[in-house]
Amino acid sequence: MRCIEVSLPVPLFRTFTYSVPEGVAWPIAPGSRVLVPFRNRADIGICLGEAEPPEGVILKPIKAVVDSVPSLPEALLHTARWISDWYAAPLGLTLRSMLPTPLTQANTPAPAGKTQRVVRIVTELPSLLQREQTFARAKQQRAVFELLEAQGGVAPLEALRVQANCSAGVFTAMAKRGLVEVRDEVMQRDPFAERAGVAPPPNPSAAQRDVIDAILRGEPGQVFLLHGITGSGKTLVYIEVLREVLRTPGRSAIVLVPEIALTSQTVDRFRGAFGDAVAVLHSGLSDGERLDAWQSLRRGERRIAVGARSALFAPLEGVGVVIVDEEHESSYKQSETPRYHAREAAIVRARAEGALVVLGSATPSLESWERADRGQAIRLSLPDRAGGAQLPPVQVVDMRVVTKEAVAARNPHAPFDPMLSVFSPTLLAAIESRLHRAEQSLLLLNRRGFAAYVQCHACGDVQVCPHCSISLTYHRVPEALVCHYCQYQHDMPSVCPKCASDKLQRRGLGTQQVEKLVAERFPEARIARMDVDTTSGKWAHTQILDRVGRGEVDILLGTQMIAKGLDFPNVTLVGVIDADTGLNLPDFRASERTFQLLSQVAGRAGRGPKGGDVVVQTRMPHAHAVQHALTHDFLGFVREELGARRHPAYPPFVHIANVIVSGVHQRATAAAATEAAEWVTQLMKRQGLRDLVLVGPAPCPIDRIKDRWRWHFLLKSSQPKLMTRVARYVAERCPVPKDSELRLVVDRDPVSLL
Ligand SMILES: Nc1ncnc2c1ncn2[C@@H]1O[C@H](COP(=O)(O)OP(=O)(O)OP(=O)(O)O)[C@@H](O)[C@H]1O
Ligand SMILES: [Zn+2]
Repeated sequence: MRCIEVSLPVPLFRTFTYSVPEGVAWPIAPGSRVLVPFRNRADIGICLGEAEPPEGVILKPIKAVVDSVPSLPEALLHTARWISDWYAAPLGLTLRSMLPTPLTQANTPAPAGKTQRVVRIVTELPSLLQREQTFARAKQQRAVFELLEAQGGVAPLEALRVQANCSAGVFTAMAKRGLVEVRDEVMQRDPFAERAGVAPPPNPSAAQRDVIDAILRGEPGQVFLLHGITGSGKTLVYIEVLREVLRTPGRSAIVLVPEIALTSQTVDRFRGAFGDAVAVLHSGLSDGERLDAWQSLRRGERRIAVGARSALFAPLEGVGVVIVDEEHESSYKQSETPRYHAREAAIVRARAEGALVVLGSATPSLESWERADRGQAIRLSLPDRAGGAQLPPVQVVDMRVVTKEAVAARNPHAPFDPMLSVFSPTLLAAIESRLHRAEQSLLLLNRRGFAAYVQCHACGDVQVCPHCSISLTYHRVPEALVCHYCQYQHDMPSVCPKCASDKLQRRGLGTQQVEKLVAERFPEARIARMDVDTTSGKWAHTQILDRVGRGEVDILLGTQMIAKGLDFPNVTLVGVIDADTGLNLPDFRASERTFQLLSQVAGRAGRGPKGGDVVVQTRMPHAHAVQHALTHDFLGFVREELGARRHPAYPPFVHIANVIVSGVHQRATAAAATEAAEWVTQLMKRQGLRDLVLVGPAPCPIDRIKDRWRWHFLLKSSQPKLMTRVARYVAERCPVPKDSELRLVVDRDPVSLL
């Protein structure tokens, strides 16, 4: 009897054996999709290879082999097995996440684009002055306009009408005035297909050439860590390496970027260099478009896959090089099963393919830095900016002093001007001079909304989410209190729900408030805000960035989104409104994240011949993350931060797994977490696992999200193999009551402990 081992997309750590009836072509290549009977229905599984017929068991036969060419090439199967092992994720779920959705469904519906009536802004009104002139007394039009803007400039008409609570006539009136257009659109078209590529600079510099040559001399599977400062021209290095590798017929390449919409400039350069050989895999693709892109890669019609995390699973054969740009970005870690880190999985896939790996960043992760220290990656560096540009000087402003001076100088009878505690005179003067010279400014505040929380001045009560242990953020447009974890919303109360006082205060600064202050101060400035709230439209990011590129924006204000890879020569000022937002988070990476964010955003200034300046406002000027960012001193930061990770040991010196137990009932969750931790402790004793440390259990820093209480404990070990065994053992066997609603999750190499 002929049998095969099949992996099915179920949350079980096992595979299944099926028989193969006569008449089915034999052998069936591993990686092929097969249709099999499973739990009274037909399901798509992946053939892993031939299996021994088990004794005394009657096997069910497969129904069909779906693929003529295996959907998953050998190297991807290998990568899937590694992910499944390392991250303790069931193999079937891992394999499923590698394929486009339509290929994982037994009866594939043909996905088609739907048309929909949409409203789109056609005339931007970025300055306050323009708005006031345009709308004058047309309040409703202004509200609709701002609502639309907050959604990235385009929204389905009906949804917008309901939200704005207005008649469709308002849209018609606005369309007549040329402010918006109303039309039927296929919602999911692929704007990347329409974008023109951008030609890369013609010739690498000597420094770039050296790096390119060093990479091309690498043995198959060699990992390079390219530490190139901001603006050093890493993109051109990637492009030249690809060009060389792709000269060999049959070779292909993968380029990973943190998020396509935020890195459209980089993507445009790859398209400029390689044109149609590039398949851009982005989250805006419809199922059908994604499938098309996937198939063109599988057939070898396109040889370069560019995309975020999951582009690592591009079904290419003969991969010769894998690039991981901005390798320090935490978005490379997937936050649900399989919880893989694309950088680590990239290295595994590249080894299986005999491909080169280039991890690039101006602020490499400590994990990668230490990998090079251990000799498992070759460090290369680009210590200077390309084209003769210089790193901008960074000026630090101690906001404690600024506030004190403002309070002292204040007229005691005048109301306190919030501007004074948000903007230092230094930063205001810097922005003003940019406006005079028609240069652009970037302002970073890593907190969206208007005010971080609302507190009653009388009783001190803070408005919190009823479903999460998180205070609600006040949003002004549209006005609401919003939970940033579960999106719960309710109206801003007029009095304190607890003591009925009407002294509700909005505290903690958010981007909406900064936008308002900047607009009031510089009414003629064209301002764009970029944060989650202005970019809910799939292409909003790209649209905003394109406007900046065309010089239609004077001040771009935003959260960490604006810190990523942007390359605008006319940006001569970067202002950090508050450097401290992430410093005090209860996470061992808080300093590293802050250093990266500050260095990256500072690196957006002075990339052109006009040079640039950076102003960093902080109340913690002595924090080492801030100090080292001021001097662009990555090495100094690394030395100090690595020292701090030794005792108590944290990555990169030890492997960790975060075991999270969650449930609806607080007590049952705590009990289950305690029991699970006790179970692991017993296991450690029984097996004499000395190189394993358990820390906890304790409530998670955010101990309730979406109505679920959360507890966790950490496992630490310096031995990766031991960690693999234990993580799997815990994920599979830990005695959380199976039929209850309690859930246990093992997050190995977590990027966040919140
Ligand atoms: N050899 C070169 N000659 C002239 N200009 C160059 C050269 N190489 C790169 N550049 C230009 O330098 C600028 C910065 O390059 P790039 O965006 O690749 O930097 P980067 O290293 O990715 O920086 P970051 O980490 O800040 O994103 C770009 O405008 C690019 O066109
Ligand atoms: Zn919530």
